[in-house]
Amino acid sequence: MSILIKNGHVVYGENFEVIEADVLIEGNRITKVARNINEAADTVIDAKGRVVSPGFVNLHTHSPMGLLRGLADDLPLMDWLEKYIWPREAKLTREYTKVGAYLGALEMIKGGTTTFLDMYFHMDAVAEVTLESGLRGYLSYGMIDLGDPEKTEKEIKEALRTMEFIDKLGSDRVHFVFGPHAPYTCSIALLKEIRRLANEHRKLITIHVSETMAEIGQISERYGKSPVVLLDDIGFLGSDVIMAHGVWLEGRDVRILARNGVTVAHNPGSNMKLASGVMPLQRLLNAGVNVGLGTDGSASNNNLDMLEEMKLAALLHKVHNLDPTVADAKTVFRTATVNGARALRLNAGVVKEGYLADLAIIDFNRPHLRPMNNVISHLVYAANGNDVETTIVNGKVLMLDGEVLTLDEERILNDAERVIGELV
Ligand SMILES: CSC[C@H]1O[C@@H](n2cnc3c(O)ncnc32)[C@H](O)[C@@H]1O
Ligand SMILES: [Zn+2]
Repeated sequence: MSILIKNGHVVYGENFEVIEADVLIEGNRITKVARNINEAADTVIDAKGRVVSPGFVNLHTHSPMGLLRGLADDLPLMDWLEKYIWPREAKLTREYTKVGAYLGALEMIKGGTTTFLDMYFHMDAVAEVTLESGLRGYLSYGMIDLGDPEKTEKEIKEALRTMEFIDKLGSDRVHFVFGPHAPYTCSIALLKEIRRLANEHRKLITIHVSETMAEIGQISERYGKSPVVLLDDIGFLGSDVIMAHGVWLEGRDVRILARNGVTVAHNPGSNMKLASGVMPLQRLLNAGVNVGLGTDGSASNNNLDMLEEMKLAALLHKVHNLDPTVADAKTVFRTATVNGARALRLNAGVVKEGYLADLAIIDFNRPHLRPMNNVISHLVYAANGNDVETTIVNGKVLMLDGEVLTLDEERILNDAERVIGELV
């Protein structure tokens, strides 16, 4: 199958140069970007007045948590988790989680997200939804053993069951990732075993690390070191690790992350809402650490809008540093696209010949996106998810002119409403 996108303003190449061009997609790849492509194609999309952008890579989320949106706001992380979120999650059956996953997938497609890295429960159900939706999903079952050896074994079993389920799907879009929740909820034994299993099965690992000051205090009390030093000491870190948050980092931690090639997934919306703190973006980038962008779950953000998240990232670091030159638009745009793809070892995040055809077409025929003086600036500072008109993943159109083609929008919204009525 082929798709020809005509007359767009294309965010082209690794440096995001904006050119007026057509884009030809054959199979799941971008094969040609040039003016006036005349080849015949199965689908032709007119992108006049539109911007053809790399699709967004949400490098940290909990996609089914949209179900819990608005049920517990204005709280610090540990109160939020322990008093409100975990008791509700304890009631989440596979069916409920699947409804949440549909809601999350729908929201992501509508906002131009093409790839997401997820951590949650019932991930076999999330995998089914991901497959059906057409999205590219990196899915981890979130493990928590709280130092109980019986739980350690159970959690590893469930992770391996999920891995087998996802691997058996044989999809080039749906991948299993190991997901120990955090150093404060996982034992050293669990973390070491995950490192071993990730090496054995050649899988990525994702984990929450150094999110709050409370975590730093807890880990320092328990182990006498920072979470990053702890993970380094047990040989957990590597270029296959995507660490969510990384808010509270000393100079030594940053050097360790750089030395090990760890990626950090930045979640500015969640970090601000839970008042967790400000990730040292500049220090990480200057040290050569790969930084991607994530929304975290919809119960701490409270949406999955990567365009909005870019603006939050840019503004947060400017005001924190009292320096408007920090976190410029291109740097932030890179975190939301190519850096996320790099972390997942994915040849995506760039609109260029040979890259995977994961694209978002954004309608710029709107007052808040005119005049088109600076496309990247508009994407970061002026646009939001509602401006996305068409989403393409792996060479397949998931949303065309605002209509999601792979999922039943009305059914998903009704199911979410019904399920939450049963849950709370
Ligand atoms: C074990 S599945 C994932 C687990 O993580 C919880 N969660 C959501 N957001 C955060 C966050 O910012 N820090 C730590 N944990 C978080 C989610 O509710 C699930 O229980
Ligand atoms: Zn999280």
